[in-house]
Amino acid sequence: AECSKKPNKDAKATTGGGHELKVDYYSKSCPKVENLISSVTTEMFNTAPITAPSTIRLFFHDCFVDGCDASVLITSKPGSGDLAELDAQVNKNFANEAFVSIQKAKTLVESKCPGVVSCADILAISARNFVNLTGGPHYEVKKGRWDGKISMATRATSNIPRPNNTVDELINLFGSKGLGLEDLVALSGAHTIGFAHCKSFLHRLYDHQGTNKPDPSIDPRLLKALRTSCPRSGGSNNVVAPFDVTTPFTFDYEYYRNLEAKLGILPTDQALFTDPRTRPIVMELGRDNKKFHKAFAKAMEKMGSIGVKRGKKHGEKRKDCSQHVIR
Ligand code: HEM
Ligand SMILES: [Ca+2]
Ligand SMILES: [Ca+2]
Repeated sequence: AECSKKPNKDAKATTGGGHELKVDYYSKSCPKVENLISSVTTEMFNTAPITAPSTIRLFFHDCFVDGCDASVLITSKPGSGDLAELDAQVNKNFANEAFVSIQKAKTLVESKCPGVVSCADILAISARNFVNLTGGPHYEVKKGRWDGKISMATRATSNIPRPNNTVDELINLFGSKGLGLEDLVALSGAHTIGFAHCKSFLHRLYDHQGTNKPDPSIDPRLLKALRTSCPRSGGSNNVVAPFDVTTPFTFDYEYYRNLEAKLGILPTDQALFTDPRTRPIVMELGRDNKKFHKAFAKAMEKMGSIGVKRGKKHGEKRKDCSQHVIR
């Protein structure tokens, strides 16, 4: 058990990681890249708003597994024994629209600037656009990421946090990526939009830590409502609950205010308020929407520079974001 907690040797965001990224990286090679991607994300948001939370989460799942290199977008070759990240259980609940959106943006960008813009940068820009479209901050995205040559399901399983992780485990995992307490709490604020399936929080409703009782840190009215949607057994696998019971479609600080009111959904969400190390940050961000937006933008920039690859030795520039370049 001792060694399982040891952070893996992933590149961190702190030193070096983001230095090579530049806001104007494509200013000569693809000056309109941001406008091109915006035209796609805006249209996707208007026709299929669930694209927003799904894409933001996709970016998180990319950066935490071997860095922001679009490794999460690779689909396994049929018949091959090698499972790509998307085959991992933690990656099973992305809306297909998130992939359609990336694919549309890539096709459009390739038509104007062939072979120039990486899928990893398209994902980073798309995620930022969706944050902004849902009412969150607008921040500049630094670019220059190359796409990764490796995508393994097992790497996803060991690097993506689980909803029943302890705050200690979250701090260690985020720390192994060069992200601190403030980043952990700010980034968890992404749960101000989107939905979770019953199985992600079912234990809290019926059998909290083996007590056969509900989690005491859950508001009784919310408990009742969630139990109605999510029966102890035999419920539908498709039922979801909004992360933010007050403003599920708006990228605002209500997520933190909910935690103070025992209205968190995942055990890990509510634990950020219970734990004395993270509680002050939850309370600070729950007091001031502007502060939340600023902290979130800063943490996203940091997360966006985890394990960035550059050049042909470690990276590739894909034509199709779901397929590695054939060598
Ligand atoms: C702190 C540890 C985290 C844990 C344990 C966690 C876990 C989860 C789980 C279990 C779901 C629901 C999956 C489902 O049942 O369908 C989810 C959804 C989501 N997560 Fe996280 N997450 C964490 C951090 C983050 C971060 C850092 C981001 C982005 C910056 C993020 C963005 C999202 C979004 C937007 C959704 C909603 C997806 C949708 O509605 O399609 N999460 N997360
Ligand atoms: Ca990755
Ligand atoms: Ca909200």
